[in-house]
Amino acid sequence: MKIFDYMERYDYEQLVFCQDENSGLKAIIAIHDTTLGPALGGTRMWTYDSEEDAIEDALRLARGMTYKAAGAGLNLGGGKAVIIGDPRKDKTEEMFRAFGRYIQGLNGRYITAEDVGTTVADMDTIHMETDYVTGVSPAFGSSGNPSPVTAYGVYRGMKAAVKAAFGNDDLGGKTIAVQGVGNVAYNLCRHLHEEGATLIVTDINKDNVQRAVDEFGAKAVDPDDIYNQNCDIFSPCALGAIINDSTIPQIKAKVIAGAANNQLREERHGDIIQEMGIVYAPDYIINAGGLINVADELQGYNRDRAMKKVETIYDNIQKVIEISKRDHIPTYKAADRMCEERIASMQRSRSMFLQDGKHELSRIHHK
Ligand SMILES: NC(=O)C1=CN([C@@H]2O[C@H](COP(=O)(O)OP(=O)(O)OC[C@H]3O[C@@H](n4cnc5c(N)ncnc54)[C@H](O)[C@@H]3O)[C@@H](O)[C@H]2O)C=CC1
Ligand SMILES: CC(C)CC(=O)C(=O)O
Repeated sequence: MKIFDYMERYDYEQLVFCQDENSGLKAIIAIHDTTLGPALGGTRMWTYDSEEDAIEDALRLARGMTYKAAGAGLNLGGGKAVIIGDPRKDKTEEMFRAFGRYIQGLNGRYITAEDVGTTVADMDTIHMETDYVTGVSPAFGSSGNPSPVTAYGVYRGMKAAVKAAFGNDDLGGKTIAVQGVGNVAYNLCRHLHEEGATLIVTDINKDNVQRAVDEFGAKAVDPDDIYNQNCDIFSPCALGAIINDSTIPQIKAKVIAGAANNQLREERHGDIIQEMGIVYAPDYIINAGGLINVADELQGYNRDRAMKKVETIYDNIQKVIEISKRDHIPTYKAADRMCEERIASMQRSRSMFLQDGKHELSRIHHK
């Protein structure tokens, strides 16, 4: 990968490589765009096949966060971090503290939180070294684990997408195939089960599958069989790029609505599913609940205020579907358009001269 070419193509601001021999830390922090505010995005810990895969994941995820924050109406930019390693074996206090010190060194340009492979306990360890971390234990006045809130947002967004596809937003009696039943999807399945949906689940982690079978009466299938299930809704809640050339022909669902980031392998896959008449709820709009929740911490966490904002995910999915219909474009493009318009208009308003703040007159004011 030609890193600067890639960064230029999508206008990335900064890519930070963190290495600490003592703890074995190898991490990458990608900051995409800070027009709207500091870059906030979780830290993923994963066993990447190559360093290139890790860099690409960090970059793609960071860009998604720029759009996620813009779409959710937050004053935040987009960033994300990845730690190369096995979250089940390689975690140590030294590693996360070293990582926290690197974040502190960025002086607020990047704020972290949980993602796949990291937990509230890891955020607490990072918090020993920096304040630029959210999703820390509630004992610190923070919001804790964002996953249940992400799940609630996905549930609400799914209802909005179902309304567009079926005429009403009732999930009772719908069959939903859920890929990955980890932190977010476990909580999502609870909402779906409570509303009377029939669940089909898969996961590479057998314990997670069993939990969904035991608690929600879900039917379990093998990971490769989740795409071709007879279902109304396909809900990708594991990793990205799962909507691609080999999976699309298998999909029978009328709606795709799930928590996973970067669901489309390439943009053209969003065009194909639109042509097939599938209502696709763009990932970064529907899964913004966790971000909304941790972002609220920056103002002094208030759960009611955060949950009220999470409710707007329903409206945002409806808005994206309306733009898609109005402009005859796929929903992923409609979402991009909506977010890019907000960023551009905020950029324009920032060019307005203000009397206070740092500018050409600072020297005169300080005399
Ligand atoms: N945790 C959060 O608040 C947010 C999470 N997301 C995204 O949602 C997705 C899920 O996140 P979490 O639930 O937090 O992660 P998690 O790690 O708790 O759950 C992911 C689950 O997917 C399973 N999985 C991995 N590869 C699989 C495969 N090929 N087939 C089937 N199952 C597979 C894992 O075993 C795990 O149980 C990720 O893409 C994450 O980036 C997005 C926004 C916020
Ligand atoms: C809780 C969020 C900040 C996690 C995240 O990075 C995301 O929404 O993908």
